[in-house]
Formats: sequence, C-alpha cells, structure tokens
Amino acid sequence: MLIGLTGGIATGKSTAAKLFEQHGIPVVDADVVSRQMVEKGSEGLRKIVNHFGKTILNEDGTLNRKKLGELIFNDSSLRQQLNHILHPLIREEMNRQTTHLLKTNQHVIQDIPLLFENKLEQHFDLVIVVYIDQQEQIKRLQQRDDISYEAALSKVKSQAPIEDKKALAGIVLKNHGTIDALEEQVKETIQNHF
Ligand SMILES: CC(C)(COP(=O)(O)OP(=O)(O)OC[C@H]1O[C@@H](n2cnc3c(N)ncnc32)[C@H](O)[C@@H]1O)[C@@H](O)C(=O)NCCC(=O)NCCS
Ligand SMILES: Nc1ncnc2c1ncn2[C@@H]1O[C@H](COP(=O)(O)OP(=O)(O)OP(=O)(O)O)[C@@H](O)[C@H]1O
Repeated sequence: MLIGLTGGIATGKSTAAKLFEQHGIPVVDADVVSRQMVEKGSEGLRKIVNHFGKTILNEDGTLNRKKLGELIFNDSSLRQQLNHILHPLIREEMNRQTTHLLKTNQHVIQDIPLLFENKLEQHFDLVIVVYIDQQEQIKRLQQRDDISYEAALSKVKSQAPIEDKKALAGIVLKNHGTIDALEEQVKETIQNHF
C-alpha cells in the first residue's frame, strides 16, 4: 500500500512521519529528497543557478536556502519556476526510493507538502492530512523558524488552504493536542487502515 502524508507548512507532517517510522512504517520525505536534489555538484543546483543566477549561492558554493526561500515565498511566478525545475527531479528520486522500499515493506509513506497542489492524490491508496487550524499553523511556524507574522503568513499563503486539504483527506490527524495525542492517532490509523 502506498500512502500519502500531507498537510500545510508546519502543521506537523515531519512530526507525524517520525511517529509512523517509530511504528515500523518507512517514510520517503519530499523535503529530504529536495535537499538531496540540490547538493553541491548536482544537476538540480546547476539548473537553479542557470535560472536564478549565482547570487542564490553561499560563498562555499552551496545553495543559500534562506535567500531562495525569500524569493519564492514572496513571488508566485518565481515559485512556479523553481517548482518546474525541481519537482520532476524530486518525484523521480522519491519514486526510486519508494520502489526499493516496497520490495521489503508492505506499506510505504510518501510525505509530500504539495501533494494536493500538484494533484498527486490519484497515485495513493490513502491520503493522510495532518491538520491544525491556520491560526495555530502560523503560531507554530513563527516559533519554529523564528520569523515575523507577515513572513509566516506569506509562507502559508504559498500553499493551498489547510481547510481545503482537510476536506480532501482520506484520514485527518488532528494535531492541536500533545505529541502523545498525535501518536495515539498514528497507532489507530496503522491498526485500522493499513
Ligand atoms: C525554497 C527552499 C530552498 C527553502 O528551503 P528551506 O530550508 O527554508 O525550507 P524547506 O525546504 O525545509 O521547506 C519547508 C517547507 O516549506 C514549504 N515549501 C517548500 N517549497 C515550497 C514551494 N515550492 N511551494 C510551497 N511551499 C513550499 C513546505 O511545506 C516545506 O515543508 C526549499 O523549500 C525548496 O527548494 N523548495 C522547492 C522544492 C519544493 O517544492 N519542496 C517542497 C516539497 S516537493
Ligand atoms: N502536537 C504538537 N504540539 C506542539 N508543537 C508541535 C506539535 N506537533 C508539531 N509541533 C511543532 O510544530 C512545528 C512544525 O512541526 P513539523 O516540523 O513537524 O511540521 P511540518 O508540517 O513537517 O512542516 P514543514 O511543512 O515546514 O516541513 C515544529 O516546531 C514541531 O516541533
């Protein structure tokens, strides 16, 4: 079974993914793969530099993620351009890792922040959404990334509304409570739906 895990930025996807892994379900994480795809010397980084220029590099030649983030979270056209460059590379690598894992695991989760935005739901047997309301989402994002309300809001607005994602979910994991409360829902999901 191939399971999609999604939600909004900072709603708790990585936290839920870690819990699924602790309960024996392997997770392929799009954010992790996306970092692999832009490592120094990679095809992805070369394409980004060709498009956005050398100013998005740090002095040591690695990607300046903060700078690229400031560009793409404030400009939907630049965001689309970056997505166009990176998403095919990310999808291909995620599918490669997933095929490998499915040889020895009955269930594999793909953690994809933009699963619904990229209309990928038809590829999954089940889609799980990690949900908190937008107010809490902005609060957690501000805390985690140490950013202003405005900066958090523009990151949130660069994705589809969390309420829309909740409505499209096969299963909703509510993450307003403690991590233990989230873990209970993860265990229940594995027992009853996997
Ligand atoms: C812009 C980049 C360099 C910023 O890096 P940074 O280390 O600050 O953030 P990180 O990669 O950890 O992403 C944090 C969260 O931002 C959100 N996010 C990332 N990219 C995007 C995007 N293109 N559109 C909307 N939200 C996004 C996701 O919820 C993600 O979980 C990086 O996010 C990136 O390369 N994005 C493009 C690739 C992509 O779309 N990744 C999302 C998974 S497919
Ligand atoms: N139940 C919870 N109670 C309090 N804080 C939480 C809870 N779940 C997650 N958090 C915190 O909220 C922040 C966002 O969680 P997490 O990083 O798992 O979100 P994410 O959806 O993976 O974000 P991104 O889209 O940026 O990858 C983190 O600082 C995390 O520690």
